[in-house]
Amino acid sequence: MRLKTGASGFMLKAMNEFDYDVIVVGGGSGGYAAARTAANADLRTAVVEGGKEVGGLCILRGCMPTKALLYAAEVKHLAEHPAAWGIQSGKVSFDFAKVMARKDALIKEFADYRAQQLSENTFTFIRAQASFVDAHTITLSTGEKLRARNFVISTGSVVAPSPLPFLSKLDYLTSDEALMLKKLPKSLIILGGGSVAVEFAQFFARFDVKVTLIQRSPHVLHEFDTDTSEVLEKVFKREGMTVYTNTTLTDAWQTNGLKGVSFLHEAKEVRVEAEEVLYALGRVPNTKSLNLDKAGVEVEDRRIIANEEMQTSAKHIYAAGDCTGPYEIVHIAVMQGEAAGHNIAFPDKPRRMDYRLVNSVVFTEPQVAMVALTEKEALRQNIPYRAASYPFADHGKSMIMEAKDGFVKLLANPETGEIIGGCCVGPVGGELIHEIIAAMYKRMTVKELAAMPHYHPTLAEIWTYPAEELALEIQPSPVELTDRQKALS
Ligand SMILES: Cc1cc2nc3c(=O)[nH]c(=O)nc-3n(C[C@H](O)[C@H](O)[C@H](O)COP(=O)(O)OP(=O)(O)OC[C@H]3O[C@@H](n4cnc5c(N)ncnc54)[C@H](O)[C@@H]3O)c2cc1C
Ligand SMILES: NC(=O)c1ccc[n+]([C@@H]2O[C@H](COP(=O)([O-])OP(=O)(O)OC[C@H]3O[C@@H](n4cnc5c(N)ncnc54)[C@H](O)[C@@H]3O)[C@@H](O)[C@H]2O)c1
Repeated sequence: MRLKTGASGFMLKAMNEFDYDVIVVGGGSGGYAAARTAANADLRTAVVEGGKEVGGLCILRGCMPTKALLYAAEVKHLAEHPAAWGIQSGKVSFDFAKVMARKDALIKEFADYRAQQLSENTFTFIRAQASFVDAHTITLSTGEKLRARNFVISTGSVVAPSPLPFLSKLDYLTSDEALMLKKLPKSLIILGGGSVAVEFAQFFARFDVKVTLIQRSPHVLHEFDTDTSEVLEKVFKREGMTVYTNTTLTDAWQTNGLKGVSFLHEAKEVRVEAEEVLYALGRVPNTKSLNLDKAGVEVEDRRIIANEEMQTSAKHIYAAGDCTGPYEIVHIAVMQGEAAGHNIAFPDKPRRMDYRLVNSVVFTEPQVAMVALTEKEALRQNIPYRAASYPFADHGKSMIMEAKDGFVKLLANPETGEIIGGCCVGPVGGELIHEIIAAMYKRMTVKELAAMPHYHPTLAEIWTYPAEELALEIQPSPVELTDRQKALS
């Protein structure tokens, strides 16, 4: 049998001391990325996965099942509203069991593929819960102990414990249970106004559930600009949902088969009841049972503190994904996992995480998407900017599609014209934002974006309008232009 020696010249003596070069704790998106990267660098790698099912949050109970259901809701909604195109439809009926079965079949396919990737012999795949005994040793729920030179912790997140004690009077659903319902409730209260809340709200409302959404902040999706959140709130209300924002929850109860909450809203107490309540008040890092203190890994509010190389306070232990943050977004978990795996293998050529292009997509209809700076964040950080927007209601292709809600917005450096942020709330906003991610990746200016060819009639060409507007407003001085040209040459 060939023994792998590891790219960093790991010697036979050390191999006896450690079972593996790297043990990755958690086989979700971040953990798999870390293990694949470490194993590809010839490090003896093991993944320890403690879940009942293999696949991680994104595949099993996050991105993929929610998007499968939201797409079904979109198809139903279109079938029910064809009149604008001169098409009539009768009553549209549906089979909820089939909607859920399609989602389950897709998830099984994705999870089976991930299980196959994890068992492909490039690394050892172990099914057990792990916790630390000391800085180089973990104990497994099977009773075994394993030692490694390095670790990557990628144990994900769990639904946040309720910050409000009275909510324990409710048997509420979390996103996990909402994805496994056998039957639709007639009515649903959704607590929260983040991504989980709004995505489920539209799914259930479009499947004829009477939805009441209760958000603490002045608007849903509070990390987006107010103009963006307002578009979604307007659409939600038009589709029959009741949306309360700026609220303070005060009590909860469960009587006669109904679940209720009361809250303060506009200085009055409001009471609402429904068949079910969906709790969507956030998630917290899943680190509680890891005994991280025994490994010397520092945490802050359960979140593993890691530097930009994904290295924790214990220098040989790295972290990736939701357990460390600062974002709970799957492509970031993957990038962090890759950085952790790379940095263990090649400590002299470290890869650093760069969140300049942080982006986020919410898969409602209209989709809500952003990259880098919002106006809110620019103002908070005192970053000078110029912004311009253009509405989908005045754009050829979206008018053809009757997709007239929302707008695109660009933020630019007021002196150089470099694009520093983008937002799209509108049809396929999650796809459209990628043009701005690409432009920002290459540090393009609004002038360059406006000059780029765009096919007509497409949704994408809508970006040229705010780009042109900003390009006219921002005229870099000749000196700045020369400098830029020098830098490019
Ligand atoms: C409803 C919902 C929808 C979402 N939709 C999106 C979306 O559309 N787009 C997006 O980018 N993000 C979305 N997210 C967020 C995204 O799913 C997460 O950011 C991402 O999956 C986190 O990956 P991870 O590898 O950090 O954690 P996970 O995928 O959760 O992996 C952690 C793994 O560690 C294992 N584990 C935990 N503790 C131990 C232990 N002690 N020993 C061994 N194994 C352990 C777990 O079993 C799990 O498999 C959504 C989240 C939710 C809840
Ligand atoms: N499309 C996506 O990328 C997607 C989809 C779903 C989830 N996610 C990820 O999953 C994570 C969890 O999502 P989430 O929506 O559960 O959490 P979140 O933290 O994004 O949102 C929680 C919301 O609840 C509100 N809230 C908190 N306490 C409240 C109270 N007492 N009363 C009323 N409202 C209150 C907050 O203002 C916030 O808007 C997020 O970080 C997100 O990145 C991503």
